[in-house]
Amino acid sequence: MTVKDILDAIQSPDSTSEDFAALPLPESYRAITVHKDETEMFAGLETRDKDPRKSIHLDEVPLPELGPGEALVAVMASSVNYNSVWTSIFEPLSTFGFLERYGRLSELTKRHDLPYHIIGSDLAGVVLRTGPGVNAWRPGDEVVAHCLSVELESSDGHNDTMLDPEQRIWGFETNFGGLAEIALVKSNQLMPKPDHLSWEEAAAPGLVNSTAYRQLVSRNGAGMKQGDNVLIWGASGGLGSYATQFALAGGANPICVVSSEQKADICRSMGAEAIIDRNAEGYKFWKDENTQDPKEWKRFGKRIRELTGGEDIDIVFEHPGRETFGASVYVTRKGGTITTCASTSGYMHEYDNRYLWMSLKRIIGSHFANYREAWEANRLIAKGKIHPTLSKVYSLEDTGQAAYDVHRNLHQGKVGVLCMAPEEGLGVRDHEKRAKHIDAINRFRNI
Ligand SMILES: C/C=C/C(=O)SCCNC(=O)CCNC(=O)[C@H](O)C(C)(C)COP(=O)(O)OP(=O)(O)OC[C@H]1O[C@@H](n2cnc3c(N)ncnc32)[C@H](O)[C@@H]1OP(=O)(O)O
Ligand SMILES: NC(=O)C1=CN([C@@H]2O[C@H](COP(=O)(O)OP(=O)(O)OC[C@H]3O[C@@H](n4cnc5c(N)ncnc54)[C@H](OP(=O)(O)O)[C@@H]3O)[C@@H](O)[C@H]2O)C=CC1
Repeated sequence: MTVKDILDAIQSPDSTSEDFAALPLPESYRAITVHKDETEMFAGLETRDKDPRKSIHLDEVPLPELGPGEALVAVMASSVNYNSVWTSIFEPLSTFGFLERYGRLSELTKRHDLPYHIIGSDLAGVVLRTGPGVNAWRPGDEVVAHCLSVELESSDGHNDTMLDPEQRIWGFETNFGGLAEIALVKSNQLMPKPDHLSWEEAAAPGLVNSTAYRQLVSRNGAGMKQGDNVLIWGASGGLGSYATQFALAGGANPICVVSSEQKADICRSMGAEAIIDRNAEGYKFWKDENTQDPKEWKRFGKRIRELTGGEDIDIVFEHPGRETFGASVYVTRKGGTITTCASTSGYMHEYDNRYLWMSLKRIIGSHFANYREAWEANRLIAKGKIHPTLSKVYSLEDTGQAAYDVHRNLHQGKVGVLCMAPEEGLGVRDHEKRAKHIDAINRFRNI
């Protein structure tokens, strides 16, 4: 049984669920990994100088055992998220600690504690097998997967699964991720693949679309409403390109922060009008690495008021972290909200707390999304309300270069990776719906 036989079955319009269930599984497959014995390879280097192309490998790995409530999925396409960049430069810590800790949980989770980590937190593909207890999905189903892995034995996760004490990000804090020909997921990660998209277009939104949905739209996040002024950092990037779409589709007013005219044009093409080029306008929120400059916060706030007819920000969509957080708190209106899901520029945030308490502002920590939020975000894609922001597609062999490009902020929107798919453009089932949205689908392509 080879990967090619699986691909032939996926490409054949006559394949039935029984055909896929009858396909013998390969003993091994190709996967993108980092290695446990290389976690010190970048010691002493600046973050910027750590090169994912050196730590990312394409290995032939054995097929993992399938457990209860799980599914093996043939991955046609995946994407590079920033968490794979962090994994590949072993920052803020190596992910092998996560795998060891998960491996201590049970006989079944021991499978994850290996000398290699198969990374990747997005996929679009076809179910090959399901484990005992799975009834909602069958071999042959065309799916995407969100990246929340939970055990759900504790009551803590039954109101909001992101609060499960054993909540993990698949392909980051667990093994057998999506940057591979086959992936192992829990069946409660699976969602229907939008039928008007190619495999790579369907795989790209996943992680960032679900995260932006919780952080901005869900009542577990900012609970955005029509008319809100929403400040979006990196508004044409992975998270930002979906936050901008949610703000526009939800009747809010995005104020898009980008770092180039080209990125500003991308935001305009999405329908945004209020745009701040942080490079062109030269904001320096820090005088030195320990001292912020409130005058720059004020200059930034004045600029925002120029763009909003004198109003301040209702919701800040935060993820750059240390560099921008002081300004983010300052420019938020009285009673407004700052939601944060990351700290790309540094975890130790510093802000003037007078502007928080005297103006009754809220800071909300947000992380990925629960199954319902991921499902609702994927449904908006499937309905053609929100569109993939896929800019460039790499081969599995070039995943290291893809991660390098994301690390150096050389990309736009989302970066895709073909896994089993031999070429771009495959997997479209509803061509009529696709034709209606083709301009929006291609908005970020090859910019
Ligand atoms: C979907 C996409 C997502 C993204 O892209 S997010 C960006 C990428 N992610 C990251 O960069 C974050 C990566 N993760 C981390 O950096 C670390 O993962 C955390 C900082 C989140 C947590 O690190 P630490 O605190 O070291 O691990 P602990 O498991 O929370 O705790 C370690 C030990 O500390 C004990 N402890 C925890 N809280 C307390 C407390 N409040 N008082 C006393 N002890 C505490 C625990 O029990 C445990 O102990 P014991 O090691 O013995 O098991
Ligand atoms: N907790 C969670 O669930 C998730 C967390 N994340 C984290 O969020 C972060 C962003 O992810 P993602 O959007 O995919 O990454 P991208 O690199 O695709 O986009 C981030 C954008 O933010 C802007 N940016 C970066 N650094 C700064 C800075 N110092 N000041 C101002 N703007 C900055 C850049 O846009 P420009 O140059 O145009 O200003 C950049 O393109 C990562 O750290 C990632 O790990 C991502 C997804 C989920």
